[in-house]
This record gives sequence, structure tokens and C-alpha cells, in this order.
Amino acid sequence: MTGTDTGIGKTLTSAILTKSWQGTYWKPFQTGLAEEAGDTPTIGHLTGLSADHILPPTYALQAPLSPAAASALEGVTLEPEHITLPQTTHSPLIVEGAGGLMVPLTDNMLMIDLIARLGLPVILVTRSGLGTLNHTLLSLEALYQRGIPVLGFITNGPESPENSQTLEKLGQCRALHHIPLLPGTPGPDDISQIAAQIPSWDSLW
Ligand SMILES: Nc1ncnc2c1ncn2[C@@H]1O[C@H](COP(=O)(O)OP(=O)(O)OP(=O)(O)O)[C@@H](O)[C@H]1O
Ligand SMILES: C[C@H](N)[C@H](N)CCCCCC(=O)O
Ligand SMILES: [Mg+2]
Repeated sequence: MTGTDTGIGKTLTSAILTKSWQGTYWKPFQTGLAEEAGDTPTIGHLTGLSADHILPPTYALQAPLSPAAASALEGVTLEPEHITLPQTTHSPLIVEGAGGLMVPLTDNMLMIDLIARLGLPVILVTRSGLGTLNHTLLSLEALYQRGIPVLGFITNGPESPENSQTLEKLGQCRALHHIPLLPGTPGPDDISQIAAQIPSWDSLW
């Protein structure tokens, strides 16, 4: 699970997909814990799934910064080159990135490089409204250039079928679902309701 930005809806979408597919969630790089509870407990709250569906972060950092910047501040050495995919009881494994694709994990590895190294296919979360064409096509371009398989994109926010159609055409990528702007703070009922509308994992291939 990656996105065109931080705060774009990766965790919300990961909750929906993990619930829908009864899979396993993993956020290997968590930063910003000085200001937020973190994505992993949020997934637990939103999905209501048991602990064996939700793995702990490999790195949990305080500063609301990129993993590279937060780890330098906090004197933590990150070794993304040694990360391997965890064994899971429930598949598929939903791996949430930190921010967008070009976020530095170390001085010489970006989030997109880790995705490529782990051989993970990508679902891209993007906003539905004005500005999404540029951001989404730039992200898709970066993924295609590295030969990373893209299963599709999920738009998040006010409905915009025109943008979804344009992105499918110009991005040569499938619009998997649209997540509407939810009133208030999204909760477990919202997740369950949207999860019921998500295409099956098998239909993505
Ligand atoms: N469709 C929506 N309707 C209402 N609130 C939303 C929607 N999508 C996201 N939000 C809210 O916006 C905030 C950011 O969403 P989220 O945490 O999923 O982003 P993220 O991409 O995972 O961010 P990060 O890069 O920090 O991991 C959250 O408070 C979330 O509840
Ligand atoms: C703190 C935030 N919620 C994320 N965990 C990290 C986002 C890093 C973004 C880096 C950048 O693109 O400028
Ligand atoms: Mg998140």
C-alpha cells in the first residue's frame, strides 16, 4: 500500500483491504509517534481483527519526519536492505509504506527501492480531486520505470469519475475502488461497510 503523499489515506485504505480480505497488516517503518498513536493500533481499532492479523512495526520512531530523518535524530540505525517479508498466518500481507514513494529510508534507499527489492506489487492511494492527475501519473511513472507491478489505484475523497477515467486511460492502471469523504472520524462501521464493496483479492490478478 503506497500513496501519492503522507496523509493521503493509506492507513484507512489498508484497514478496508485487510478487513475485506481477512489478511495481515504490517507497517515496517512508523514515524511520528511523538504526535500520533501510530498506524498499527489504528488498524486494530478500525478492523477489529485479532492480533494475529496485525504485525508490529520493524522500526518505531518519534519524530514526524521521513524514516531517514527521524532515525538520524534519534540515533537509530535503519537497515532496510536486510528487511525480509514476515511469515503470516493470514494472507494477503498488506504492507503500508511511510508517506509516498520517494521518501528516504536511509541516505541511499528510498521507499520505492524497498518495494522493488521486496518484489511487492503495489496498490496506490491517491486523492480524487484536483491535482491528482499530476501526482498519480508521476507516481505511476516511477513505479513503471522500476518494473514494479501495479494492481491498481484507489481514489479517496469527493467523487470524481472523470479523474478516475483519465487516470485509467493515461496511467494504464485499474481504478480499484473509490473511498468517499466520510463524515467525522472514520470508524469500524465505515470500514466494514466499504470492505464489503472491495473486489476480491483473486480478482486483482
Ligand atoms: N475518505 C476519508 N474520509 C474521512 N477522513 C479520512 C478519509 N481518508 C482519510 N481520512 C483521515 O485523514 C487522516 C489521514 O489518513 P491516513 O492516516 O489513512 O493517511 P496515511 O496516508 O496513512 O498517512 P501516513 O503517511 O501518516 O501513514 C486520518 O485522520 C484519516 O482518518
Ligand atoms: C509523519 C508522517 N505521518 C509519516 N509517518 C512520515 C511522512 C514522511 C514524509 C516525507 C516527505 O515526503 O516529505
Ligand atoms: Mg498511515
